[in-house]
Amino acid sequence: VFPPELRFAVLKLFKRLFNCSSYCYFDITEIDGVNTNELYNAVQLYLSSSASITGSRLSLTRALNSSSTTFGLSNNDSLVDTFNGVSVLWEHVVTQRQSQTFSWRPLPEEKRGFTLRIKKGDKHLILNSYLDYITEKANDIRRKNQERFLYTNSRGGSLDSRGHPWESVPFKHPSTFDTLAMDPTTKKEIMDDLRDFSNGQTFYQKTGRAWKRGYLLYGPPGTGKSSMIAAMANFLGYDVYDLELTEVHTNSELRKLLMKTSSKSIIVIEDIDCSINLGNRKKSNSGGRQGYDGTPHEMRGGGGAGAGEDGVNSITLSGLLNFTDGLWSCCGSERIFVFTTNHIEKLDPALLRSGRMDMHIFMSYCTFPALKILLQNYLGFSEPDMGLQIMEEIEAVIDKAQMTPADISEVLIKNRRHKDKALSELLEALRNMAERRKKENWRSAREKNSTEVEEEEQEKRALENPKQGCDEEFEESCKKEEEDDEEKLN
Ligand SMILES: Nc1ncnc2c1ncn2[C@@H]1O[C@H](COP(=O)(O)OP(=O)(O)OP(=O)(O)O)[C@@H](O)[C@H]1O
Ligand SMILES: [Mg+2]
Repeated sequence: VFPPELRFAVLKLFKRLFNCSSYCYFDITEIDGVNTNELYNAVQLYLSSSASITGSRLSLTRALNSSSTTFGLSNNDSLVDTFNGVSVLWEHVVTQRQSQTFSWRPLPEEKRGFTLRIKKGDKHLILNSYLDYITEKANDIRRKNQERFLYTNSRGGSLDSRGHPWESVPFKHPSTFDTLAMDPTTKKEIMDDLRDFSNGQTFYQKTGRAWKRGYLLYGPPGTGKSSMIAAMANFLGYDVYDLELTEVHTNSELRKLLMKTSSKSIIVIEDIDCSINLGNRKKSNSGGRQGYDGTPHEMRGGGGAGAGEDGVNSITLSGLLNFTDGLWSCCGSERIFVFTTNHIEKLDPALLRSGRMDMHIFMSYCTFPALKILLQNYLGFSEPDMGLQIMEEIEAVIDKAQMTPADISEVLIKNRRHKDKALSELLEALRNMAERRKKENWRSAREKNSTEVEEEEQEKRALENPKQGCDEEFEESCKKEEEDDEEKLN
C-alpha cells in the first residue's frame, strides 16, 4: 500500500545497511549517457525466459503486431537466479525522474535499471562469465523468437520520450534466399559471404578490420533488391534499420542515428541516387553551411533531396562516407550496410571505389535459372516439369524479353491454379515483350544513327563554309548590341 517512491526509499536504506555486509551491487541502467545500454536489454530478455523466476509479480507485454508475449519483472520487484550453483538477486528499479529543468532533449519520465546483488566472494565468477552468459543467452532467445525489428527514422530528427530517434515495428518480411529468384551461383556467393561475415569475429579482430561489410545492390526496378535485403536479414537474424536520408538534415544527425543502432543489424539506404544529390557537387561546395570535416572538397556531395536553395538539408557525401567508413561506423560491431540504386551510373565514383562497398551485386532481369526458382515457388514445379517442350521455347526468348522477376511473378500469381495456362500466358507475354524490345532497340539505333549523320553533316558544312558561320555570328552580335543600346536609351 506504500507509494512506490516510499518503497524505493526504504529499499535503498536496506541496501545501504546491506552494503556493510558481504554483498556487492551492480547497477545496469537502461540509458548510459547518450547510448542505450545493450546489457540492460540483454538482462531483460534473459530474465523473461529464466526458469528460476521467483518474482511474485510479473509484467506482461506484447508489442504491436508481435506474435509473442514477453514477461518481465514489474517495477521495483526482484527475483533470484542461479548460475553455476551461485545465487544472485536481480531487482528491477524504476524511479520517476525529478521534474526537469531545461534539457536539450526530452528525457524519459522514468529511470529504469537492474540492480544485481551478489556475494562479494562470488564477484570474480560472476563478472567473468555470468554477464557473458546472459548476453549469449539473450542473443539465442532473440534468434529463436525470430522477433526482429524494422526501424525507421521517418520522424525526422525528433526523439521519442526514451531518447530514440528510430521508430520500430516487428520485422516480418517473408522473403528468403529460397524464394529469391536469381542466378544460383551469385546467390551462393552472397550466402557464403554473409556466413563468413557473421562467423568472422576472430578474422576481423586478427586483421584489425572493423567488423562490418557493405553491399551495393543495383538494377532495374522490380528485380528484387528490397527482397534481397529482407532475405539477408532473415538469413542472419539481424534487425533492419531503413535509413531515410531525406529526413536527416546534418552530418551530425546522421552520426547520432548511427550511434543509436544496435549490433547485428543491417543499415539500409534505398535509392541512394535519389536520396543524396551526388551529381551536384560544385553548387553545394560553394554553399557556406558545411563545416570542415577533414575530407577533400572533391569528395563532397550535394544537399540531400529536398535540400533547397536555402540549404536546410546540409548532409554531404563525405558525411555519408564517414557514416559507413569512418571511425564512427565502428561504434558497434557486426554491421552490414546496404545501398540500393536503379542508376549506378549516377553515383559518385567515391562511393564506388574498391573497398568502399565490399560487394557490388547486379540484380538483373529474369534469367532462365531464376525463372525456374519462380516456377518452383509459385506453381510447385518439380524437375520433370522442367523438361516440358514449352520450357525450351521460354528459354529461347526469356533473355530477349528482359522482363523483371516482379513482372513474371504477376503472370504466375494470376494463373497459379492452372500450370499449363500459366506457362502459355508467360510465353506469350515474353514473346510480346521481346518483340517490343526489338522495336525499341531498332528505333533507338535509328535515332542514334540519324543524329550522328546530322552532326557529321553540320561539321562538314561548317568546314566547307566557315565564313557563313562567322557572318551569322557577326550579324547576331551586331543585332544584340543595337538592342542593348536601345534599352539603355529607354
Ligand atoms: N528476384 C526476385 N525473386 C523473387 N521475387 C522477386 C524478385 N524480384 C522481384 N520480386 C517480386 O517483385 C516484388 C518487387 O520486388 P522488390 O521490391 O524486391 O524490387 P526492387 O528491386 O526493390 O524494386 P525497386 O527498385 O523499385 O525498389 C517483390 O514483392 C517480389 O515478390
Ligand atoms: Mg526496392
